[in-house]
Amino acid sequence: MSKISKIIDTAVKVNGSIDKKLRLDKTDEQFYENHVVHTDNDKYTYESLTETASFLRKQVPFKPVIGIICGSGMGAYWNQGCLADALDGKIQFPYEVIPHFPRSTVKGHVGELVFGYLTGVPVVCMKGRFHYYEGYPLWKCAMPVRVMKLLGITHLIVSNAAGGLNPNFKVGDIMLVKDHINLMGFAGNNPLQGPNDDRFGPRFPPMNTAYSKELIIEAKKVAEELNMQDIIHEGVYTCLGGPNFETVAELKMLSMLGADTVGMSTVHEVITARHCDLTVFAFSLITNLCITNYKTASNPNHEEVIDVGKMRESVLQLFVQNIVTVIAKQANK
Ligand SMILES: O=P(O)(O)O[C@@H]1C[C@H](O)[C@@H](CO)O1
Ligand code: HPA
Repeated sequence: MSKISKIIDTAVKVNGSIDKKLRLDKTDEQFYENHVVHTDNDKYTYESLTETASFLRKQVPFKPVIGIICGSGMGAYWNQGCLADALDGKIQFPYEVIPHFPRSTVKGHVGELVFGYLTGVPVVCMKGRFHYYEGYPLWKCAMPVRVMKLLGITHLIVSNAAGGLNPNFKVGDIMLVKDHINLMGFAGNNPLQGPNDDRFGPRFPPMNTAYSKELIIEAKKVAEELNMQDIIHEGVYTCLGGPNFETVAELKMLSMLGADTVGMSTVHEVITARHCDLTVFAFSLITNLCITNYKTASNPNHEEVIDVGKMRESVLQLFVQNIVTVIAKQANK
């Protein structure tokens, strides 16, 4: 029996209704068509995402050059104060009106794609993102990145709220992400899993240069100009599936692995962005300190995450605004 028919045999056992005749002589392609057991990302083809992009393009009279993902640390989940609200000439699309788009499922979470100008630069912001813990597979959480690519962006700015593992970090600090640990990928869960469409990018993309070194240097300069240098760090982010916060033992392990912040997003978005050759800049807002001992009785919670986001709202907006200006200047050189 070939490898493929063995896999299909397993699928037959899992989904009893599958026709056993299909076990014979299947090619890889037919296998994906008929028997994708873990994922159906083959339905989100280049063509269907192009439909999404053309729906948006028809209604937006300018081409965004930078995509910005506003997470919990950047006001995505309260009504005012998100960077997306500060854009000039805003055009907003609730996620539910956009063809093929997932919906934000968490109660109270705003989900909108917002187009507009930030310091004169055309951008598109995701006000709220999709998380694995909402029940979406990773490729679906990250599909808006491909849509933004099709809309014409060249750069992606990704923000997240995260727990600070590095003992030098304080609540309210910002960590520029220089690298990540794709922990879910260790278990074979990856947004690029499934058939690869070369029009997006290669089957085996590199990730050692995922985060733009140049933009990290520029962001540090911006931080100095804004007198924020004391709250800026550089480090490694790791993403777990959530929604629970981590145990003490898990955090100790992550710390030993070299993670400086822990969150529930970003990694799959960045992998998808690098796959389609976007330049990436990402940062974590430290909304809580990870508890790595058994004596501490307090618990991390989503409310403090939101509160710290609100506290840093204006600083982060200014920071991102300045980075957008730098990117636009570089692009025009
Ligand atoms: O969407 P991000 O990664 O910014 O938000 C983090 C992860 C969870 O969604 C939430 C936990 O409080 O914050
Ligand atoms: N762990 C995971 N995700 C988070 C945290 C955390 O401590 N804080 C904000 N998002």
